[in-house]
Amino acid sequence: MRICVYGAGAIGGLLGARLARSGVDVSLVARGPHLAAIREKGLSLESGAERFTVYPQAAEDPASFGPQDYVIVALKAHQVPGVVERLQPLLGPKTAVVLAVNGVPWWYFHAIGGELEGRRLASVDPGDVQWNGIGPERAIGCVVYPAAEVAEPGLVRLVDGDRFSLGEPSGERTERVTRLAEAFVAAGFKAPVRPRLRDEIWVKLWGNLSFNPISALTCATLEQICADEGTRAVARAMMLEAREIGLKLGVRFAVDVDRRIEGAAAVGAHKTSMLQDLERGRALETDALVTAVQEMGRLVGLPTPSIDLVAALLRLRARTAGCA
Ligand SMILES: NC(=O)C1=CN([C@@H]2O[C@H](COP(=O)(O)OP(=O)(O)OC[C@H]3O[C@@H](n4cnc5c(N)ncnc54)[C@H](OP(=O)(O)O)[C@@H]3O)[C@@H](O)[C@H]2O)C=CC1
Ligand SMILES: CC(C)(CO)C(=O)C(=O)O
Repeated sequence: MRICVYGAGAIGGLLGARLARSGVDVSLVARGPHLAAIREKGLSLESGAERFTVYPQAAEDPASFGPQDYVIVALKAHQVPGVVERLQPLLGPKTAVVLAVNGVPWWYFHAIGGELEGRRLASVDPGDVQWNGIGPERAIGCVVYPAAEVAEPGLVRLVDGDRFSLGEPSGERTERVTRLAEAFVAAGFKAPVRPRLRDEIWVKLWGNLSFNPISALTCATLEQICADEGTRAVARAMMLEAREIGLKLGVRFAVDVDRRIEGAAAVGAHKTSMLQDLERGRALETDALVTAVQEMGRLVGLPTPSIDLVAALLRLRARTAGCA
């Protein structure tokens, strides 16, 4: 099985390292000092007391890697449109593209049925670059649960978690998603194949939609946001608005908002990825986590006053911090 991981950072590096160790023919796309370190001394993964190193081929331009069985895209959501052209040599007639990316995926309305079938989302796929350049029929959805970081160039650290839920946009249990799940399991992950992945996307999105912007605005950890009555209420209001949108789109929520908040509180003194990006002066994943929910609200005719308010503050915060 040939798998190219496009964006071998925290999540891509974790996947790439474990898949390579389990015998998959892995290639990595990375850049900068991280790429240089991988080329020089391999890609190392540290989780708890365990540490190992793998030596897959790695490049910034994957042109020489050739067509793959799977391409796992593990970039930040806003980075994906910019690589669609470079990704083309990796795509053969049957190549599936796994989007290991937070937020609302650009393929969301593919194979969903009903009146919104085939609808594009301008917030996550401006100009339909991904829809036209990758094609929704190649997409396999993925909800990413592990927390990981690039600890230093060439070294990825798994902080917590081992689950990547997978699913076809149509909900079918196809051979390609089954084989991929088997490869993930052989590599040491949990990889349930979900017939209704969108339900899970929304529950994860609840947290990212609310806690990530609030943390970027307040510099607070998840624990602090949940413990503070005011910010907890803001998160709850945002989640309830999103819940109404999800319900209108046919989503079934397996947990309620309060349980979701308790789950986030239990994570503890953790800085969300958006706060980490802000502190490092990197662009924020605002569009996939927040703007896309606003866009979906407009699509189904529901207002999003709390989300709009936080989104406005977040966008200005990103601009003044030079992270837009
Ligand atoms: N990290 C985590 O714990 C979690 C992350 N997620 C989600 O997973 C997705 C990936 O996040 P994460 O792994 O943290 O991100 P990272 O920034 O760690 O990884 C992305 C990697 O891709 C590289 N890259 C970006 N653009 C290019 C390019 N054009 N060519 C080559 N390499 C490129 C980046 O390099 P550079 O650093 O130079 O930009 C970086 O090394 C996001 O949607 C995130 O929200 C979800 C759950 C947890
Ligand atoms: C910590 C968590 C779960 C916040 O919702 C997250 O996914 C992130 O930091 O992006």
